[in-house]
Amino acid sequence: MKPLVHNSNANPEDVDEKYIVVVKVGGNELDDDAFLEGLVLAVRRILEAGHFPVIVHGGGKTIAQYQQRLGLEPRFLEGLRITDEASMDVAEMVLSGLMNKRVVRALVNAGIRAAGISGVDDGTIYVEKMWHPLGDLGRVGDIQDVDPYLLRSLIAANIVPVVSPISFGALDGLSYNVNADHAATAIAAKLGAIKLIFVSNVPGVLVAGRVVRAITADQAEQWIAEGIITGGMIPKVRSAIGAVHGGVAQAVITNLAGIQEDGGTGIIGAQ
Ligand SMILES: Nc1ncnc2c1ncn2[C@@H]1O[C@H](COP(=O)(O)OP(=O)(O)O)[C@@H](O)[C@H]1O
Ligand SMILES: CC(=O)N[C@@H](CCC(=O)OP(=O)(O)O)C(=O)O
Repeated sequence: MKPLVHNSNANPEDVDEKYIVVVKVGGNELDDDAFLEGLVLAVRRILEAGHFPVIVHGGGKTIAQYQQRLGLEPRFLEGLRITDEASMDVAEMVLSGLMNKRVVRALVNAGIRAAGISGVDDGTIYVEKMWHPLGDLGRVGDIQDVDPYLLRSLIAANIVPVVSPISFGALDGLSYNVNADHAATAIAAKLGAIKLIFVSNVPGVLVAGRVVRAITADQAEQWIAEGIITGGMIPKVRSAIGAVHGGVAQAVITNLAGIQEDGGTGIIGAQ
C-alpha cells in the first residue's frame, strides 16, 4: 500500500521531544500582506513558547479566481470543490505554487527557516478518490494516511514545514485536490500535535451573529442540517471535531486576532 520506501541517514527521532502546533491558514486572506505579517508573528510566538509550528495552507479563493480566468466555473458540495481535470491543474498550480511560496517567502523573509512541500512530496499525504454521498467530486482525495518522514526530517532540522494540501493518489500516482482543513487534521493527528488551530477570516463558528465558545459533534451536525453552518465552515468544523476524536488535545477555529486573545470556537470531545 505504501507508495515509497525511505532509505536515508536523516534522523527525525528527536522530534518526539517537540510539542507540535499545527496552524491551518485559510486562503481568504493569503493575498493580504498584513495577514501574512500577523501569521509570521504567530509563528514566532509558537517558537518562543518552545513549541514547533507546522503550517498547512489553503487557497480556495485564489483557485476560484484562476478558474474563472480560464472560463471554469467554481462548484462546491458541502464546502468541497468539485474538481474536474482542468480545475485540478489550476488547484495544483495555485496551492503548491503561488500560495505555498507566498507563505514560505513571508517566513524566510522574517528570518524564520521554512520550506514548502505538498502532500505529493515524498508521498507525504496519500489519498484515494473521495466518494461523497451527495455526488461525484471529481479529482478530490480522501486521506488514507500521512507518512510523517519528510515532515519530521524538516522539524528535526528546525525548518518550519509549510504544507500545500495537494496529495498523492495511492492507486494511480496522480495528484488529488484535498481540502486544506482535512490535510491539517490528518497531519496533526499523525504528528501527535498538542494543538490544531484553524485560522480563518471569521472569529469562530457564528450562530446568530455571535461566536460559539465550544461545540460538540452532535451540535455541529444539527447546525449543518439547519443551514446555520454552511460552505467552507462545514469541512472546518467536521475536521476540528475529527482532530479531537483522533487524539489532538485541542482544536480551535479562530482568526489571527483570536490566536493572541485565546478566542474562537473550541471543540468538546466525545463524552
Ligand atoms: N456558522 C458559520 N460561522 C462562521 N462562518 C461561517 C458559518 N457558516 C458559513 N460560514 C462561512 O465559512 C467561511 C469560512 O470558510 P472558508 O471560506 O472555507 O475559510 P478558510 O479559507 O479559512 O478555510 C466564512 O468566511 C463564512 O462565510
Ligand atoms: C477539495 C477541496 O475543497 N479543496 C480545496 C483546497 C484549498 C482549500 O481548502 O482552501 P481554503 O482553506 O482556503 O478553503 C479547494 O479546492 O478549495
